[in-house]
Amino acid sequence: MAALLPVAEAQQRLFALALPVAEELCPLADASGRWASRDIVALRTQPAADLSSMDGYAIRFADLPGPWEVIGESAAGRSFAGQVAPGQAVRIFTGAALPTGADTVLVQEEAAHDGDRLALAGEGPPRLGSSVRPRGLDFAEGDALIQAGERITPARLALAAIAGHATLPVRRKLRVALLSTGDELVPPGTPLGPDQIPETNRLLLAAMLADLPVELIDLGILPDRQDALEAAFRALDCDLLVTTGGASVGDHDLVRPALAAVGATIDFWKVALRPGKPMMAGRLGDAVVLGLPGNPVSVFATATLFVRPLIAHLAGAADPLPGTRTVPLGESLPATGARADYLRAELIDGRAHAATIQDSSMLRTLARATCLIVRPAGVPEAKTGDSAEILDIA
Ligand SMILES: Nc1nc2c(c(=O)[nH]1)N[C@H]1C(S)=C(S)[C@@H](COP(=O)(O)OP(=O)(O)OC[C@H]3O[C@@H](n4cnc5c(N)ncnc54)[C@H](O)[C@@H]3O)O[C@H]1N2
Ligand code: MOO
Repeated sequence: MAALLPVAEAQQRLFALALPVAEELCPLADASGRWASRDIVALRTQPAADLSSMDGYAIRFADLPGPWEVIGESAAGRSFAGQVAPGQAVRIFTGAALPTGADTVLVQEEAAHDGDRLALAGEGPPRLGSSVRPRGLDFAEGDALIQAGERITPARLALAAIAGHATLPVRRKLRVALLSTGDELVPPGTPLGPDQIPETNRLLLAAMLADLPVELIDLGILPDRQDALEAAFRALDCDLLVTTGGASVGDHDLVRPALAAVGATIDFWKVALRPGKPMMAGRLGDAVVLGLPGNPVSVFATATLFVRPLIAHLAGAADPLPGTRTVPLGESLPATGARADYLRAELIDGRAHAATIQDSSMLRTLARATCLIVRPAGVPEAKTGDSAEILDIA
């Protein structure tokens, strides 16, 4: 029997199978969720001028406590062209440029304005520069804003826009083909024959990949016939093929022989992991191939630990692995064996409670779970209250 590969080693072997895909200049509106392929710097200074952060009056701090003569108005997009001399003020609105000569904003709640006369009607600005956003407060032209390998989050997208970018250097989208195998599988909603079950795994995977930069290619449900699998593999045109089912050692587990028959190289098969042991990874032509087990919970676990991180790696992520954190256990857990256990669990009052039955076919347990408790291979029993690593999944 092939040796079981530790999870972390399997992840590194997987990343070593292929380099990130080519980069492209992507319009901002399509760049959300991609990874930057180069460092992104500011093309402009923000704000480009001293701006008011409040509605009120631009004054000279030295003139306090007033009164002032109001000589004009500065609004966002229509700044005041003139100079503010001693004793003068300019009506100003949030986001508008501070006129030359003014250095402070008196908020309108603390002002009495009548015609062109302005008087203090409150405590007034506490210091020089109150309610002013100085030029370059956020960033200056040339500042490094996003590093290569960082994800374009919604906030970074907005940052890139205000920094003057219309396009961003990112990795192109990945073409990911999904295929399920099994004679018992029919599309959800189909009336079921006695030996049939609704197919879940392509749906599950598509939903789990929805936030990633992928174009999915649905290769459907294939029967447990090697010729059908070989035909699908020969016609492949993608960056990544993910199959589910038929990965184990039974007479109808044909993914591995079919891959071998079409010339794929299998880098590893079987990971020291429960659920998800009979997972294979390799290459077929230019494509990376991941053969996941058929049990839906095993698909969830292997997609979390391998498919999503691999996609992130190929899409240029510097840090493709999912984050974990530590919480106390709600109950004791038994020692582990040769495989790492990823236990479906719920967090209640900050403590992780593992489901009593951890069968890899049980979707109801998975659907209730909010985290997976990570129990490394070969660790002793853990007691109630001991800290355990978890991976959030909901
Ligand atoms: N003698 C051994 N038997 C098994 C071993 C082993 O080491 N020796 N490993 C077990 C483990 S662990 C797993 S996990 C499974 C994985 O087997 P396969 O990848 O070959 O999966 P299948 O047999 O095709 O299916 C397993 C199970 O999942 C259902 N299934 C499959 N695909 C779907 C789908 N797309 N949607 C819904 N349900 C699906 C299928 O009907 C089976 O019930 O092997 C163990 N056996
Ligand atoms: O490793 Mo299998 O995924 O337990 O059921």
